[in-house]
Amino acid sequence: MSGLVLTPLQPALSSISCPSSSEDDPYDPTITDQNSAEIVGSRVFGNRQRCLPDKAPYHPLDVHTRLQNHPTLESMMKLNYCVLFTDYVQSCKYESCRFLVATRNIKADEIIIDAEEALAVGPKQATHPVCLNCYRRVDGTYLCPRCQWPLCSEVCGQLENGLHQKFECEVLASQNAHPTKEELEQDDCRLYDCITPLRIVLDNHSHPDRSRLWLGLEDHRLYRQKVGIWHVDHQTVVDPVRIKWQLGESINEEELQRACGILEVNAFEVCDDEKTISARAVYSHACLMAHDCVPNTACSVNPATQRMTVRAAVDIPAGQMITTSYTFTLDGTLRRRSHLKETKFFDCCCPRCCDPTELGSHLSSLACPRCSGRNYTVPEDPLNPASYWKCQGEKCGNRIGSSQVNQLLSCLQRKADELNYDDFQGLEIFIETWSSSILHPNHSLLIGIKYYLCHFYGNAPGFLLKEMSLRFLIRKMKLCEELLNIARILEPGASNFHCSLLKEFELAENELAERVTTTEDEEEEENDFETIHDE
Ligand SMILES: C[S@@+](CC[C@H](N)C(=O)[O-])C[C@H]1O[C@@H](n2cnc3c(N)ncnc32)[C@H](O)[C@@H]1O
Repeated sequence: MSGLVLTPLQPALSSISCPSSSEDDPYDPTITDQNSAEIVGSRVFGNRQRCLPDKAPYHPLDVHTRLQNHPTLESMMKLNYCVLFTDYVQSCKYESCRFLVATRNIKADEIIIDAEEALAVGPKQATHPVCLNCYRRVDGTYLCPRCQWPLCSEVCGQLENGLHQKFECEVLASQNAHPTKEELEQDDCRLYDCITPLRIVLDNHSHPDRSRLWLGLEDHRLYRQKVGIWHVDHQTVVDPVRIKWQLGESINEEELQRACGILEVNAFEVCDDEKTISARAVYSHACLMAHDCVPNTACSVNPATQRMTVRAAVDIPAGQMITTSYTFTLDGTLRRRSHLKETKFFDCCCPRCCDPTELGSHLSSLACPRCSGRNYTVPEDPLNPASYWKCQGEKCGNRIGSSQVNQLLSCLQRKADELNYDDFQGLEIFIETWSSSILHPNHSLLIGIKYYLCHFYGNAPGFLLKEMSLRFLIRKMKLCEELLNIARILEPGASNFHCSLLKEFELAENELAERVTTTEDEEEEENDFETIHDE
C-alpha cells in the first residue's frame, strides 16, 4: 500500500497558477482547511463556458493529451491526482466539469484517496427510522432525552461529540420537532429526509470558513428546477423544516434546496456488509470523481467512521480520469442511463454506453426471434432509447422496433419482480425459461438473479458449503465463472464485485478439492481393506 494522496500541497506545487482564482473558489489551494489536490485546466466555475456539441462523447484519451501538454504536469507527478477544470464537457446540460485525473501512473490496488473524512453524514432519504448518531435501525424505545428523536441507546444518547448533538439536537428540541409514534412505524419515514440537509445548512451557518468547501459542490440547480425533484424536495424538506418545525426565520428555502441538490448529486451510500447501517455522506475530494460505467477504482466507506478510501482497481496511467460508478454495474445500458439521468442529471456517453454489445458483455442483448436464438439482437444506436434493434447475424440483419423491445422487457421485468428469492428453484426455472431463446444468457434480467444464486449456494441455511450436494457446488462454480467473465469486462481488477466473486469461487473450489481428496482417501482405504481381506 502506498501513495497517500491527500498530502498538503508542496511549495513547488502551490505556485502553479490557477486561472482566475477568486475569493469564493473552494478549490483555491490556499484556503482549504483539508489536505488539498492540485488544480489545472481552464476554469468554468462561476464562468461556465459553452461547450462541445450536444452528446459529444467524452473520452479519457482526450484528457490525457491535454494533460501531457500541460506545462505543470511534471511538477505534479508527486501527487496521485489533480482536479481538472476544463471547458471540455460532454453536453450543454453538463453544467459542472471538474474531475479527478491521475498525475502519475497509479498501480492497481494502490490507495488514491486515503480515509477521507466526510464533509457531512446523515440519514438517507425515505429511510426506515435510524439512530441519528450511528445510523442503525431503531424501534423508538430509546428517545434522545433532549429532543425526543429516537437513538439506538443511551451510549449514542450521551455522546458529547455525536453529530446529532453537534448539529440538530438543540434546534429540534427548541421547536419540539420530533416524529410521532405513527411516523416512526413507517418504513420510509420522510421526516428523516430533512436531517442531512439541515446539518449542511447548520454547518454553513456555524462555520463560514467551511462554507467555501460547500460552495464548490455541484447541485444542478437549474436542471433540478426544471424537473420534478425540486418540487419533491420542497414538499419533503423545505416545508417541513421551515413551516412544520417553524425554522423559516433562520433558514431560507434557497439554502435548503442547495443542500438537497448537493446531496442528490454528490452523496455516497454508507452501509456495512450486514446492512445494519444505512446513511449517506459527502466528501469534498472523492465526490469529484467522474462517473464511468466501467470504473477504474474501488471505493469503500468505513461504516463506523464514515471515512472514504478510494483504491485503483486497475493500473491507471498518468493523465487518465479517475472514475467511479454512480449506478449499478449489472444493469443494462437503457436502465443505467435513465437512472443516471434521473438521479445525477446527466446523459452518460462512456465507451460502455456507446457500444451496442456493452463491450462484449451482452448485458442488454436479446436473442434474435428470426434466427431462433443463434444470433443476438442489439440496439443500432445504444444512446437513443427509440433506436431500432438489429440482429448481429451476418445473413439475418432482422430489425425490431424499440416499442416491441420495451414491451418484452417490461413484461419480463414484471415477472422478475414477482420472483420469490427464497425459492431458489423458481429462480433457476426463470433463468432456464428466458435464457438463450429470448434473452442473451448474460442479460441483466438474468445476471442479477445469477449473482444472487451464486451467493445463495454456499451461504444460505440448508445450502452451507459443507452441507451442499455436489450438484449445487458445481452449479455455484459455474455461476461464479459466468459472472467472473462479466466482471473482467465491466469491473476489472480489484473491484468489490470482482473480488467478491473470486472469493466465492475459491471457497467452492477448495470445498470441491477437499471432497475429491476425501473420496480418494476413502477409496484407497476401501482398496486397502479389500486387499487385506483378500489376503
Ligand atoms: C459527484 S459530481 C462530480 C463532480 C462534478 N463534475 C463537479 O464538478 O462538481 C457528479 C456530476 O458530475 C457530472 N458528471 C460526472 N461524471 C460524468 C460523466 N461521465 N459524463 C457527464 N457528466 C458527468 C454530472 O454533472 C454529475 O451530476
